[in-house]
Amino acid sequence: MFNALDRAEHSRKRRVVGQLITERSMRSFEPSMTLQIDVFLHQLLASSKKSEVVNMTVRCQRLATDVVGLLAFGYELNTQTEDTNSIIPAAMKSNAYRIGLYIAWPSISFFDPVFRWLGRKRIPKFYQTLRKMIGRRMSMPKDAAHDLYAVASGDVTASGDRGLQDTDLWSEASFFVVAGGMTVSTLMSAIFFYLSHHPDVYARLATEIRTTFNSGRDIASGPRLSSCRYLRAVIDETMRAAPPTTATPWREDDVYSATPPRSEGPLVVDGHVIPPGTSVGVNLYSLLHNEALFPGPFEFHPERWLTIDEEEDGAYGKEVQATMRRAFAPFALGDRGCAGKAMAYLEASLTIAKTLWYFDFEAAPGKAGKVGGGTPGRTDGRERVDEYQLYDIFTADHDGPNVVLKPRAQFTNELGMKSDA
Ligand code: HEM
Repeated sequence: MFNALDRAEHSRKRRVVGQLITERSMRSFEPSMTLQIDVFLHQLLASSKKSEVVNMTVRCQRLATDVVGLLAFGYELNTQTEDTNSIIPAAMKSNAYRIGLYIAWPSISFFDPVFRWLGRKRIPKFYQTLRKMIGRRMSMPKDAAHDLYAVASGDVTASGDRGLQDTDLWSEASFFVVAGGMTVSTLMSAIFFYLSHHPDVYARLATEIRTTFNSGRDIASGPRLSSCRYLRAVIDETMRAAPPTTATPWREDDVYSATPPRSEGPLVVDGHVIPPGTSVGVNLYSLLHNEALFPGPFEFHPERWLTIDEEEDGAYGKEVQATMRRAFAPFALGDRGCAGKAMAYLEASLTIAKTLWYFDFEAAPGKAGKVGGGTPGRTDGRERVDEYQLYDIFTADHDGPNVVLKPRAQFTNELGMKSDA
């Protein structure tokens, strides 16, 4: 769907695939997601018992890969607990790197055979794993899992659309792993970074979670989770400060659409007529750090997303808030904007809320605790120590934060494990 130039073809695929990531569909998928988050929490507990420094990029990447593997392929990748399928996140990262490079610099795709040759050891292993996942899934009944195969394969779907044929289906499933795995893992890693660098934000969020729920098991989608306004503000402020999609979402006139509906008249941006074949785009990082739209763009300030009634000091007036909301586009906008918003909010909300329920955490002592932030003295925009550093690989590459966790001893029994703390 992502690379379908034809409008009608794109919207057909989006309707078929999109059924899997609606809010309603997420309610059916939530138990599978929660089981993976439980594994994540168990791993954190094991590390905390050994007083280990935990790199949250690594942990969040594995969690998000396992969750999206279940959603896309109905397959338990188990990267959180085993090394067998660790090729998947690694291959997805190099794939994203290649795509990002070609998006930014299309003519370099001429060298694609060279890049593929460089990855010659990894690529066959990746396709082998992919074939294994597809073979396993196709040997199971269609409704054996709540995944893309169940929702979008063959036949005619619930919305009356022809479903996807096998090749298309599995390439959409692979795209999901990048689109839905790497992005959510960046979002969660960045939230851990900002929480461990802002004790005031951490304290306010921890209080909200710990006073809203009665147990960690209660943390699930529904009115109580939706009432956690500060949690949502932290998630939104993190996506503003560190947008998980680093590539510019380029757009161009839809003359490539073989079939109607095409846009009427030329593409006009801000009064300029854009000739067919010319790409236009605004990088999301630039948009979300534009001082004219977001006051104090380099400050991490979740309160900016609370309404005046929720926020006593009323730091921003209604007009400023309305402008910020209009310009807040980490998922891009329009009919090519992100299809997986509901999943991103659910996975990040559950993971962060449950981690704060069961643990206290802080940045690791010394140098390790600085990983993920900028470096003082640099002059290329990477000097802000409190800004989570992202590297453009279409989605985002990053490292850290490194944190140390302390179980909240009275609650870890709920996880089915005893804490020695
Ligand atoms: C924080 C998490 C996420 C962010 C920030 C994000 C951001 C984006 C952005 C900016 C685009 C538009 C790209 C472009 O137009 O060039 C996009 C597209 C897309 N995203 Fe997400 N995304 C996230 C999570 C997810 C998840 C969890 C899924 C599903 C598993 C998903 C599925 C998709 C799909 C299928 C598209 C292509 C839509 C189309 O072409 O119609 N995303 N995302």
